[in-house]
Amino acid sequence: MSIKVKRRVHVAAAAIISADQQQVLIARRPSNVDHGGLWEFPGGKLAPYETGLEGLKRELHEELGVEIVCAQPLIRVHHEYPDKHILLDVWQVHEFAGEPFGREGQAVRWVPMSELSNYPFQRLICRFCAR
Ligand SMILES: Nc1nc2c([nH]c(=O)n2[C@H]2C[C@H](O)[C@@H](COP(=O)(O)OP(=O)(O)OP(=O)(O)O)O2)c(=O)[nH]1
Ligand SMILES: [Mg+2]
Repeated sequence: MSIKVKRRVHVAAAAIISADQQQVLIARRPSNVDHGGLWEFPGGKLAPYETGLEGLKRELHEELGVEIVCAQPLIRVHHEYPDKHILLDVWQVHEFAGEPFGREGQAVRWVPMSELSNYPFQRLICRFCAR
């Protein structure tokens, strides 16, 4: 009998809110990665030496080319995938510098909050959006 220990993955993601407070920025995962083609809140895995906010700052710089000016923790979600356990810390980013664009070739879109449910999201975020 073999016991499979799931990987634990700590992820930080951002709900980036537009200046008029009406829209949130989402990105579509490239087709060649896990959950490819689904929409997500930008972010990624924390390095072992990083705090959540440090990791989020690095990820938003790498993925969108923006620098966080002001952010606060919004919600923590756990989710079991078949092969891993994800701990996702979602931050609300109220203020940032720079113009976001998909630095890794991913589609990026500002979406009215009320329309988020029209986008196929990764499992975790479906829960976050209470769909
Ligand atoms: N960023 C992000 N990740 C999410 C969301 N929902 C969700 O289940 N995840 C999962 C998918 C992945 O297993 C993990 C984050 O992976 P990632 O692919 O963004 O990590 P990363 O940016 O560090 O990319 P890489 O270095 O592994 O290429 O969290 C979400 O809304 N945003
Ligand atoms: Mg990522």
